[in-house]
Amino acid sequence: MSFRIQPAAPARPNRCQLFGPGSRPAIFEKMAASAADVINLDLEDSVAPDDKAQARRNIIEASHSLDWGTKHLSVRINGLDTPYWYRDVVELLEEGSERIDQIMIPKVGCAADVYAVDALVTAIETAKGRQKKIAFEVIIESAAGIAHVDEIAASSPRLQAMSLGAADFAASMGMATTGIGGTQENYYMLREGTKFWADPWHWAQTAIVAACRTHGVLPVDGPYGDFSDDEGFRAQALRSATLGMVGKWAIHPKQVALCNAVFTPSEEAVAEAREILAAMDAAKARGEGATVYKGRLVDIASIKQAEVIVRQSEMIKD
Ligand SMILES: CCC(=O)SCCNC(=O)CCNC(=O)[C@H](O)C(C)(C)COP(=O)(O)OP(=O)(O)OC[C@H]1O[C@@H](n2cnc3c(N)ncnc32)[C@H](O)[C@@H]1OP(=O)(O)O
Ligand SMILES: O=CC(=O)O
Ligand SMILES: [Mg+2]
Repeated sequence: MSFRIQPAAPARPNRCQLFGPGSRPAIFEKMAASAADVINLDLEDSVAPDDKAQARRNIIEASHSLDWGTKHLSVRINGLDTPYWYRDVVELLEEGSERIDQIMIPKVGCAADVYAVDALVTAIETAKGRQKKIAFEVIIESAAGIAHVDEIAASSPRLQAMSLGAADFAASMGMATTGIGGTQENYYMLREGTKFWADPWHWAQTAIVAACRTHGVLPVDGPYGDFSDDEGFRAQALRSATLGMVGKWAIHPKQVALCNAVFTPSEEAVAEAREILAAMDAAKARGEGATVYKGRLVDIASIKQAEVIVRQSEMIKD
């Protein structure tokens, strides 16, 4: 183990982030009543330029008037390459209620992008005497973002989560696809005439997970565009969970239950993790560092693996 201990990520459930356009206030109440852990009200790409100002008003109003329960309430601002982002931050923090927990910064390309937003947020919080410090989440969705993923993960103590945005990422990388996440028809290996599909998102996901785990940030998988394809969504989410991601976005309410099902450890998984911990306790009492559980090796590393699953299950209240 390095001398530097791996910092823990924020201890809150982040299994599903449900998105909705800020220009569509009629769905805000449905979002608040959903089973998502995080709500993302959007000011960016789901809102047309002419609707940006009204979308801000809608979100500010809803931050005061709606009951968001225990949900983590996040607002996606516009990118730093647009004329909108500074007004998003200023209006949200000067006029929005303290119920807003987090700002999502899209298309982050380097640590200085986060620094710029941090400086503005800090000035407004101080000037306005806001009691709650706003958290940040970022989207890695460009070539620059993935190239600088580690410095971005280390960029601010406000940073709680980092998502892979497959749509903009594919565009920025020049990928030959219009699909948003999931299996890509042309990304296969060929052996003796049989196709084996590989995962083009895998390398970016692992880079994000490693950066996040190094700096104590929650790694999250972004959108899966085809919301009529439940099985495709589930397969993508299962791969993300296996790689260490803690949750995924839902861009339609029907994806919320699919997300929660994948990112909530099953009763069997939790029971097995507890059995491994008990087996290792017994081994320790016998002075052993390794033992056999159901015919396979478990050792001190297995304790840490089992603890990940138990911790995840303990964070979830419902
Ligand atoms: C891809 C890159 C990205 O940046 S993704 C993140 C940005 N995109 C977004 O925020 C889009 C979020 N999703 C949406 O706007 C809508 O879900 C879209 C995809 C347009 C579909 O809307 P619609 O045609 O109304 O769907 P539907 O008729 O199947 O709706 C069924 C019931 O569910 C509701 N609903 C719809 N969307 C949401 C949502 N995001 N959150 C909560 N509820 C939602 C509808 O109002 C409808 O409700 P009801 O059954 O009439 O009561
Ligand atoms: O913002 C999300 C994306 O996939 O692009
Ligand atoms: Mg995007």
